[in-house]
Amino acid sequence: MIHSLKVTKVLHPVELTYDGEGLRIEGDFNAHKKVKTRHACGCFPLPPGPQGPDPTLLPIDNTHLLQVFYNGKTHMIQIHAIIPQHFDDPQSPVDLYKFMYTVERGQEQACLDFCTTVMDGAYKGLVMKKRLKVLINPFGGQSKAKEIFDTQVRPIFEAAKCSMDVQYTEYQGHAMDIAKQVDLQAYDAMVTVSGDGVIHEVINGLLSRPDAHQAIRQLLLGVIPGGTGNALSISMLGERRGFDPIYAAVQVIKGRPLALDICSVAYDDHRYYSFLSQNYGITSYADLGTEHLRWMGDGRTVLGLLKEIMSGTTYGMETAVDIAMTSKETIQRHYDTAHDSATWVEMSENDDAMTIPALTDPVPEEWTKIDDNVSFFLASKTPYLARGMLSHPCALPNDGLLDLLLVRGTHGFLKQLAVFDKVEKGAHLDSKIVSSWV
Ligand SMILES: Nc1ncnc2c1ncn2[C@@H]1O[C@H](COP(=O)(O)OP(=O)(O)OP(=O)(O)O)[C@@H](O)[C@H]1O
Repeated sequence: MIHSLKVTKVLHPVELTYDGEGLRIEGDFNAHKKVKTRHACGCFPLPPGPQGPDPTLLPIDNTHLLQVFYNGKTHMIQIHAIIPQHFDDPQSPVDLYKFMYTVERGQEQACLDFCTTVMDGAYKGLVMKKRLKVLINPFGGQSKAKEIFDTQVRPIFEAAKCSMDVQYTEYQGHAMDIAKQVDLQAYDAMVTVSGDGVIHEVINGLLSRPDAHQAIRQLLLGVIPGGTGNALSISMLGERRGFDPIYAAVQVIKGRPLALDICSVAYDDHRYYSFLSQNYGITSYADLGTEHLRWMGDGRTVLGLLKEIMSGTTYGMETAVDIAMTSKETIQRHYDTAHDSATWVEMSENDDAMTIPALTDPVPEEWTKIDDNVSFFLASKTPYLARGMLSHPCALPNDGLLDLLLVRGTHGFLKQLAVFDKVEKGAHLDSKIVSSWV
């Protein structure tokens, strides 16, 4: 069913129509003006100029509509939306727009009904006006998280009328302390503007609470890229959009929750919870060895790897792994089936995590033992290790399995370099020196 509303913009008639999928604006003569600052809006009566395309040429679809409401004081309907810069590019960057139109006297109730219809469609199955606890690490990545939040993310959250409780992390481990004590009833989501380190702290903080199971299920986690690698963000949104704070902010408002398996890692007498990768060998030393180069951004990963490969170092390890799939074809099929069915896995009510024997228990007979010198052993829940490194292309977020890459021994600089050369598109799995298991 089509719903329509006739409004005006400086006496010019404008028609709004909503068909359940998107909102179309017809007759706005300067709709191309996008929001540049948090208080601006595109409502000045200027003729269309060369500033940009007219965003109203196509309907604004439900996912891009942030707020549609009637302001009784100004007698105006306001539409807050994000609009792609290039309509024909599904990966296009998006901009924030605010449209305002005058509602004629006597049309107030029709306008209120129209707003309710559009908002119901735009937020079907989602929480409107989310209450957000925002954690910003001012020193994450290239120390731009605060600026990213103030200039790109805050305007989107405000446009969607989310409430924000913003806190800056003040020391290492602060995010964990905050997550340990956060009031679960007070917020719909906890949003990190940081890298993966702060997300790790939040997850570990939530899981160390007496009400850990409830906390990790109830408090959704929103991720705004503000770190160096932002591996979780690019694994969820792709390499380009995973570094786009505006797109990530829209996901916090309009995305659907995705369940992610958490791995338990026991080390000495402490238990950690890991959500990305577990690393041993050159990939971990490449990371540790470039800690002081964080100013380089994610380029430091490549530099660290080159240094490690050139050194030709191998690392002794004794491991036992319970392998579910060894054949590359089976692993690919497992991924394709999950990807094609694309059903959203609701978080299971069943809390039984998969358990493995304690380190002191005997290793089960059917497990595979690795007692060798390796170049690297890299298990992951997420497909991307970093931008340009699709290390585990078949990793799935909630299949209860870890994807593993293993290179035994060392194979010379050129052969190992060839593996890393192919990792950008995930083609390294075809290399003879790489074992990939699930
Ligand atoms: N105020 C602070 N002073 C010093 N360290 C901090 C502060 N706030 C947070 N940290 C620490 O900074 C570390 C790195 O943070 P973060 O994850 O945001 O960035 P990153 O490591 O550059 O990103 P990525 O993991 O994507 O490479 C975290 O382990 C966190 O404990």
